[in-house]
Parts: sequence; C-alpha cells; structure tokens
Amino acid sequence: MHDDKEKIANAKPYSQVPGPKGYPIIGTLLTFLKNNGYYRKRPHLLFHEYKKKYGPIYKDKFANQELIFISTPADVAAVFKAEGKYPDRGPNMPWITYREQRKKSKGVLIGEGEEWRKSRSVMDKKLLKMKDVGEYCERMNQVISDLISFIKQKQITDNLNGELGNLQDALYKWSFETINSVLFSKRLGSFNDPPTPIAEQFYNNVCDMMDATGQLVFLPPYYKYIKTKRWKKYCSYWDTLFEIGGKLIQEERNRLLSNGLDLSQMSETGRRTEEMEFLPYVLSRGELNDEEIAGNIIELMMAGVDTSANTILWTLYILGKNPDIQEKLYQEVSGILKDGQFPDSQTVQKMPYLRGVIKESQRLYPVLVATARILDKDIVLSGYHVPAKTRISAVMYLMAMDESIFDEPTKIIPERWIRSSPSSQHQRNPFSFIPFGFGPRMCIGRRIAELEMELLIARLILQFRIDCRNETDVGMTFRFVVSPDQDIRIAFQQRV
Ligand code: HEM
Repeated sequence: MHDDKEKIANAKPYSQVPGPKGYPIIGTLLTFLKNNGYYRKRPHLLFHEYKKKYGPIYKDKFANQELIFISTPADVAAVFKAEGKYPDRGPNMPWITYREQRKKSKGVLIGEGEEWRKSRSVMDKKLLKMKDVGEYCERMNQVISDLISFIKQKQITDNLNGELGNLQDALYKWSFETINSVLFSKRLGSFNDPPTPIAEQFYNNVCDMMDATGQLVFLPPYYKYIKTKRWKKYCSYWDTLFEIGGKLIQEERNRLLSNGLDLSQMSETGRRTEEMEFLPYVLSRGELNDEEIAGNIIELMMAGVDTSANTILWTLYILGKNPDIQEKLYQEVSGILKDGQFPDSQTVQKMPYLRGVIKESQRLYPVLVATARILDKDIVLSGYHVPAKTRISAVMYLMAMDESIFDEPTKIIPERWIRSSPSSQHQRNPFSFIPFGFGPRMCIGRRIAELEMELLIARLILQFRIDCRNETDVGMTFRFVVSPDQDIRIAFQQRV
C-alpha cells in the first residue's frame, strides 16, 4: 500500500501521457470517420500508427470519453492485478441504454457489480469447468456433421468448383447451432432446409443488431435522449431477441415440469454438475429469475457466434494459404484419430500443433483487438500516474505485432506455442497473449470456444484439403468483431 503511494507520487503526471489532440466533446472522432470511415473500419491500424508515434502508452478521446491505450505485458499485468472483486470493462452504451429504457436485466456480458457477480457465480461452473464442458463433445460433433453435410450440399448447388458461395454464413450457422445446443440441449434448426423460423429470426436479428451496434458505439449516446427512427429500429432487434430467448426458456421449464422434474429439488439431489444440462442447472439453482436468465442467455447466444465463427474463418484462411502448415496439421490429426473416430476433449489434448494453429490465428487476427478495465484505484502505467475511473484498454493486437514479444511477429509459426519444439517461445510473459481476457471477468465461453474450434478444425482437416482462392491478401475490418475485409474463399477438396 505504502509502496503504491510512493510509486504514484514519483510517477509522471497523467496530463503528460502522450496522444492525439482532439476537439471539445467529439475528441478525435473525426479521425475515425474521415475517408469514408477508414479507421472506424480498421481501428487496429490507427492503434498501430499511434503506438509508433506516441509509444506503448497513449491517450485518446472520442465520443466524449477519454481512454488510455496500453500495449506492454507489464502494464497489462498491472491492470489485471488491480481489477478487484468486481472487474469493470466500462459500458457498452447502446446495449446498456436499451436494457435501461426497457427495464430488462443485464447479464454477465454487460452487468456490473453485484448483478454481474450473481450471474457469473451461477454460470461459471457449467461453462468453465473442463469436466462439464467435455460433456458437450457429442453434440458439438453432431453440429459439425451437419456443417459438413451442408458444405457438401452447397458445393453442388453453388457450383463453384468446390468453393462455398457464402462460407461465413455456414460458419455462423455452426457457431450459433453449437452454442444453442449447449444452452438448450436441443437443436434450433439452422441447418434445416429451409432453416426453422426461430433459428432464422434469432440469427438475422443478432447480425443486424451487431452491425448497428458497431456503428452506434462510436457516436455520443444521443439515443439516451432522442429516440430516432434508427434507435427504434435498433431496439426492435433486441425486442425480438428477448422474445425468442424468453420463449425458449419457458419451453424448457415446461418440458422439465411435464417430465415430472421439480426444479426446486433438483439441486438438493446431490447430482454432480456434469450430470445436469445447462438450463436445468441454472433454473434449479433458483438464484436468477426468468428475466435475469433471459438477459444472460441472450448474451451467451450472441457472444458465442461472431467470435468463434470469425476465428475459424481466419484459421481456414491460414491453412488454405499455407499448404505446409496444413500438411503438418493433417499428419498430427490423422496420426491420432483412426478409422473415422471423432475427436473429443481428451484426443485434442494430444494435438499441440492443432492448438498452435488456432493460437496463431487468434494472435494474428484477434477477433477482439482489445479489452478494457476501469479501476477503482489509481495506478502507475509505463511510469505515468493514471487516476482511478479512467478507462484503460489493453490492446492485444499491438502486443501480438511486437517483435520484442514475438520473434518474427508477422510470420505464422504454430510451433512457437509448443513447449517441446525448438521454436517454442514459451518463456513469454503470459499477459502478452490474452485472446480471452483475464481474471474473474475473463471470457466465460472460453472453454466452449476452444473445444468447439479444435473439434471443428480437426474434423475438417481430416476430411478435406483446404484451398484458399483469394487472389489478394485479406485484411481485417471492424464489424463489432474483427472480420475479413473481403469474403474468404475456400474450396474444400474431399481427401480420398
Ligand atoms: C474465439 C472465440 C471467443 C473469443 C476470442 C472471446 C473473447 C472474449 C474476450 C476477450 C472477452 C473479454 C474478457 C475480459 O474482459 O477479460 C470475452 C468475454 C465474454 N465472452 Fe467470449 N470469446 C469467444 C467466445 C465466446 C463464446 C463461445 C461465448 C459463449 C458461451 C462467449 C461469451 C462471453 C461472455 C458472456 C463474456 C463476458 C464475460 C464477463 O464479462 O463476465 N465468448 N470473450
């Protein structure tokens, strides 16, 4: 404590933290909007420019809010270590405003303080415990089988010499169907032909809402005071999501009751958590009411779609562009899975190269380029005093591209993640790579995401050669998560 005070007293003042100069109220918003929103679509490039110009810590102000950007593992570690019992990422204004205007509960993604902790403590066990997550392998593999059938069928109807007309759509269906099969222990029917109305409606509304949020987050929150047509449309996307979420929860409650299960007694039967499905478990804990469960479920359904689907898109891009990496991966996976065996949580543990490939994809193409914290105490970062309540953004992308952290950072080297490999870079500070964040507020879907992605890539590589048909390099663009700036064109060639 005394040390902290001394450190702060000796630090350079906050006013000296470098950064671009902006205008009153709007700050540097125009930098984001000029040239048809060049940097709004590519914030990672602006972060890079600023790091070169101002160094590893700088401040910027837009939409009436000042942010500190940090990019050294030491600063990132210091922030996470100071985050306390109720870590706070800061508000996502459009999402929070909708919930407040409609008096709806916030879930783990946007909740704060005790409201957040209550939700998180109910769901952590079911979503982060390896044993519980391992139980989802079978249904995850069923969804993958559906995706593979879908790919084969699309290859015929799209008639593009093995390529899919819309690979992103196929992968969104996969991640959406996977997360729903975990949450509701049933399929929603995204791969049906045509998709079930409920799957289609939910999925379309998530996409529209995400797109609209991506635009609104950069603007001052005018919608708190003026309900424009655009804002009303935005709220209607959310209304539909809540309506569908509420309906699915009610259906599950009815199903359990009609099977004669008394939810209030389920938690007292001494059953182990891995023997219970997600929703019955949450309902039986009796700590969250239906509104709170709906708020949480909708957030899980949304947070698990774009993130995993885009990471897979980037991974396929890497594999399709690098036949040598693809071949090594095939050798590893085919050496472990024999005679049509499906991968599971045990077998993927024996595939370090597979995990290295996915990590490289997350390092080079981080679907979330940064995560943030607002601390309730002052801190010293890179020698500067940063006062409590400042929003501090840890930019993962900048660490990923830093050659003092990663040797040859722009090169794809899956071996750098393999302890036994001569190219291993395992001695690195663990805070230099945090694609799922860190601490009690870390991604709650991390274990699910890692498992579903490992299973999918293992199955795809066993069945197909992956050929990338993009003729120019694909860049990253911000669409709430970082997505490819052109369609990733993959042809799946059946292995014989
Ligand atoms: C490749 C896939 C994914 C990536 C890269 C990713 C990344 C992240 C990151 C960086 C955070 C912020 C963590 C922090 O601030 O410390 C986060 C939070 C979160 N993620 Fe994920 N995520 C992924 C998949 C998923 C999935 C599949 C789900 C749903 C099961 C999910 C649900 C959430 C939720 C609910 C939060 C908020 C947690 C909280 O604030 O307590 N994510 N994710």
